[in-house]
Amino acid sequence: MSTSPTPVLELQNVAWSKRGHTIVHGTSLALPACGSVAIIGPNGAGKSTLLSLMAGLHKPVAGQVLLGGTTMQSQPIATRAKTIGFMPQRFAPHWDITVEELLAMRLKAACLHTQLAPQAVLELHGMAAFAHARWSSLSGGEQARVLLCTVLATQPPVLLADEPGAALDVRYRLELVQALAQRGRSHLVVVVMHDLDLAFEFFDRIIVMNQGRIVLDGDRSLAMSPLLDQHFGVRFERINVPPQVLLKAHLQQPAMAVPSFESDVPYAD
Ligand SMILES: Nc1ncnc2c1ncn2[C@@H]1O[C@H](COP(=O)(O)OP(=O)(O)OP(=O)(O)O)[C@@H](O)[C@H]1O
Repeated sequence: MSTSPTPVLELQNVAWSKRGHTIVHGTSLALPACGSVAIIGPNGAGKSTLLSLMAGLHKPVAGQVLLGGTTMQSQPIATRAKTIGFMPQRFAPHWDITVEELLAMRLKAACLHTQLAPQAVLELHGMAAFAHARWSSLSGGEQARVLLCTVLATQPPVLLADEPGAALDVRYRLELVQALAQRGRSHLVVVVMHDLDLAFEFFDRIIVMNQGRIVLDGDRSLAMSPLLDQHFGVRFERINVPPQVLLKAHLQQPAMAVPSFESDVPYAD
């Protein structure tokens, strides 16, 4: 990771709550201009909320988010759109537009529509065949790939992605994670993800969230920390596959009862 004196993105004691319920407790974090960061943690830990705060999509109830040393809220939307590429966990356009139209809208939002043609961007990302496809006609994995392509189209210095690989098959997920980690060598890339092995294999920095707080923050050696088991509520078996340690999770308590379907359900012949 770079040791840039001014972080490109900084959270200073940022908190967020909804209807009196605190979802992210006072959190401070400094992210340099370069590096790949994975945010992991159990369901409901506050990972997506933290990412939305970083993207300026949620206004903190306390503290502040700085983008390039200036408060996020004081920066024009166009500046934010140019600086931050945000890939949400779920996305559905208001109208069933085509991939090309979606891309044109993204380029326009970042004021880059005069410089880049949507078709050229799609070709660059190997997605030209989808140009005229309507959003609703795409599979979940295709939607994720198109979305990432629209986000990367503007070459944002900061890329924030919320579970971008969730709907992808094993090959595309690996390609995507590798591409994001590679991008982290020259830009800031922050990815919320559930695949711990991919996070520890490819990312420079791993941030673990639990109950609205950052509870661990370090490099891939965190895979060995017994605190990881505690925060995920499982026992991890560590399988040494040099240079990596793979994590195989075991339930600490008897597994949840699953209804049995054998017995008395009559099958019609
Ligand atoms: N707009 C909201 N209104 C009320 N509660 C919310 C809102 N957004 C998030 N929450 C709650 O805050 C908690 C954290 O949500 P968040 O989506 O940030 O978790 P997460 O770590 O990303 O979870 P997951 O891994 O399941 O995606 C959850 O309990 C969620 O229900």
